[in-house]
Amino acid sequence: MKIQIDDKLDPTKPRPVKVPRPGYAFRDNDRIQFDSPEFAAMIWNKCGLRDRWKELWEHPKWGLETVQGESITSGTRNNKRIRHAVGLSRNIRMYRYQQGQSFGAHYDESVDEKDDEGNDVVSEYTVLIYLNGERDSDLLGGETVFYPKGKKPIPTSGTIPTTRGGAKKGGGGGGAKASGNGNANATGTTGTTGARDSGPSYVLPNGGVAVKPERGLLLVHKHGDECMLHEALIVQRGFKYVLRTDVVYEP
Ligand SMILES: O=C(O)CCC(=O)C(=O)O
Ligand SMILES: [Fe+2]
Repeated sequence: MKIQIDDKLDPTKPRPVKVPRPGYAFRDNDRIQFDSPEFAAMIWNKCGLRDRWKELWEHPKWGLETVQGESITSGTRNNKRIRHAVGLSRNIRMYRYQQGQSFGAHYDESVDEKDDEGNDVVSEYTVLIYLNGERDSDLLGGETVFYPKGKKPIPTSGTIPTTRGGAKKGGGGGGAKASGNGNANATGTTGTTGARDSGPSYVLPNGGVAVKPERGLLLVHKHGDECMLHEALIVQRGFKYVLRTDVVYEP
């Protein structure tokens, strides 16, 4: 099923704060989409993602990879079959967020598609590659925020704050604490204190785990039934560029 987009909402007006039903999301970012198995294969094979995936997700002892559709989060991995990713989805999306633009809270859905040989595959993880960040551009804001169960986005008005990291109505990132662990994986962040600028992820006062865009930083999260509620906060200044694809598996 496709995500239904409501592009008509005005980003300068308060956004809906209700936790969305799966399949629905507000967003007003600019975006292009193209199908390119070559581009997908290039990122998977040549940018080191395939090797990292094998190392982290498919390791026989401590890999996080799913077994027959279920995440291995506890218990023994003995006698469990590690599933191997086929690669990246050919469905490449490029986002540009301008000042004031955002992608409201939503869940990413798993999608059935075909690989190069026409075999059925299913997407299981979202891959986001940030193409710029605050260090190498004018960007301020635009964090991707993940909400653990029971935590919700806070209301935002779209107001652009004047002070960096200060209290603000829009964006919801004010007064954020950093995890300081340099781990862009939302599930790996435990909420220790630190400055907003000390790492790519930190915990917001509302319990959301924010990942700050950084050029070349790759963020992966499970989608489909196990997707965490997440959103991209309002860009407060400059532009945010992101590339999106998915990791696909045999069904
Ligand atoms: O742009 C972002 O930070 C998040 C994008 C996103 O959630 C999506 O593509 O589903
Ligand atoms: Fe998403």
